[in-house]
Amino acid sequence: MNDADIQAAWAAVETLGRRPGAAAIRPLFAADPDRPARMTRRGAGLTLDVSRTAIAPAALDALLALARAADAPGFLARMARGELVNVTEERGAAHMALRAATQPEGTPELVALWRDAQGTLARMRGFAASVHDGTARGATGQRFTDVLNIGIGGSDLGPAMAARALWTPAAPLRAHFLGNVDAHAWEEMRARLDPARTLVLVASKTFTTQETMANAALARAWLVDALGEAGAGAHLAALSTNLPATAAFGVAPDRVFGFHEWIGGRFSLWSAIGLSLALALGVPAFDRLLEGARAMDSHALAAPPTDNLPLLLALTEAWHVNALGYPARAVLAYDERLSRFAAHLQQLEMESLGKGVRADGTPVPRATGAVVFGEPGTNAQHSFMQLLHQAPVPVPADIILVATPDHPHADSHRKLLANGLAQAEALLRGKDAQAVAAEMRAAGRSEAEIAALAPHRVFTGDRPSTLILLPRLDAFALGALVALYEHKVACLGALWGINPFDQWGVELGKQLAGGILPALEGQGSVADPATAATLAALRA
Ligand SMILES: O=P(O)(O)OC[C@H]1O[C@](O)(CO)[C@@H](O)[C@@H]1O
Repeated sequence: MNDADIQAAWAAVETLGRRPGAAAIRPLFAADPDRPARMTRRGAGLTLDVSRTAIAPAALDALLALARAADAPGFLARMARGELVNVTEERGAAHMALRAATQPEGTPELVALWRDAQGTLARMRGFAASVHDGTARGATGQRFTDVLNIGIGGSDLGPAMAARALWTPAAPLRAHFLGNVDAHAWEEMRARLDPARTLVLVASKTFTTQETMANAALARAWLVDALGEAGAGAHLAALSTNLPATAAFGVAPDRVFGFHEWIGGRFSLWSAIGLSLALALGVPAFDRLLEGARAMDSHALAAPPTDNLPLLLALTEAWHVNALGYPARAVLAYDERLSRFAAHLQQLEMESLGKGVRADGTPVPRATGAVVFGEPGTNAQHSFMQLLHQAPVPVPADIILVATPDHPHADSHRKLLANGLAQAEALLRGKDAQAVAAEMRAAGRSEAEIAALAPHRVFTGDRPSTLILLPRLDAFALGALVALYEHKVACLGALWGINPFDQWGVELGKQLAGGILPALEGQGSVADPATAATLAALRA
């Protein structure tokens, strides 16, 4: 379809959003007792329930028409085939190929990439096995007990999130993640590590990222200090697409695990960037992670739009951002092991979708990427949930619940689930002035007190949430969950007409930091008066 058709489909969605009562959710339940079942779908072992949104049947029809007009399913299919969906960098987005068990049908470049990735995966498995069985040891002959991944952004957040989610005391190695160039992080980390038993992975797609290179130099010096120049090599490996730079850093070629430039940082968990996971969690767990993502890939590519989890998640976001004007979204994972999940989504979604121009360079005629933030439940309830319940502009929430825990404390888990469900119900149902007054009267409060306090205790309700249910938080389910959001991002890219696979917006700060650094080193000055004044204040 052409752009006029897409804009007409958008206009239909936005017009529905402007209708009086368009944001109301409770009447939808009153009108349709089957709404929970009608708005719940399953795929790759996950359950998605979008019933607690104001998406009425007419809105759903309009959103699905938009998905057709913008050809979101076609965009996913083109991505899977290895077409150049990342138009500004003339690249494909090949993360699905990384987890394909059999040769994908696609462009010759995609097929070659898949073959290479299979080779790298085999080397990763072999290397991890040699560490686990003690064939590969540190310079002093000791077995490795810890793996330190040095990387930032996509070279840190995905593996750090997954290691936090899946690590158990029975796992083969402990994993540590160093991202920030703030050396306080390094000082704290090295105090916990023994160089003789630590394997250091320098994870950087480009192998030029300032923060990672600075931290890698610190870690290398720490290894050399403890083990000598000759000993450090046994403790180093590199995960990168830039093979000349890894060689220059002194990593032995058999310790370099490469990946293709078509793998975007925030989609790279499944590539060599996942080596810390294969090492820390074990190869079977890493394989299951890939399997779960693969199951979601199959679902995303095959399920019809009405049943397609990533597409429904994307359409829900489009409804909230563009039809109702809700600019932010909270992620509440009711599982402490998912405490880094929101951080991963912040990069995945905001670096992908925070764009002001469409793929053809023309301005996007509507709002794009939502602000994403989150904390695990129940902690979030005691920090920012107040705003979600009572601030004038609603903030939709993704509430992630895990049915069965991996601990023996059934009572704690019941409390956790009760709280997650209660938040969804409180956001939806609210509490009106009448109910508040009756409650206060029953508690013996005077009419004057009721008049004064009731407005503060009213919950408007009709605040949306989307529930995602996992049977259990294992590697398969986590793979499916991460891939669900990856494909949601791709679908939103198609709906908004933007390129979700580039990130030009992070470049300016990097360039300017390179210019300010000499001034901090006492060489030269900066042109910007505001920066110059702050530099002077820092010096003072
Ligand atoms: O892996 P690299 O090349 O060090 O890049 C790290 C991160 O930096 C970015 O390029 C920009 O912040 C991210 O997209 C990427 O994940």
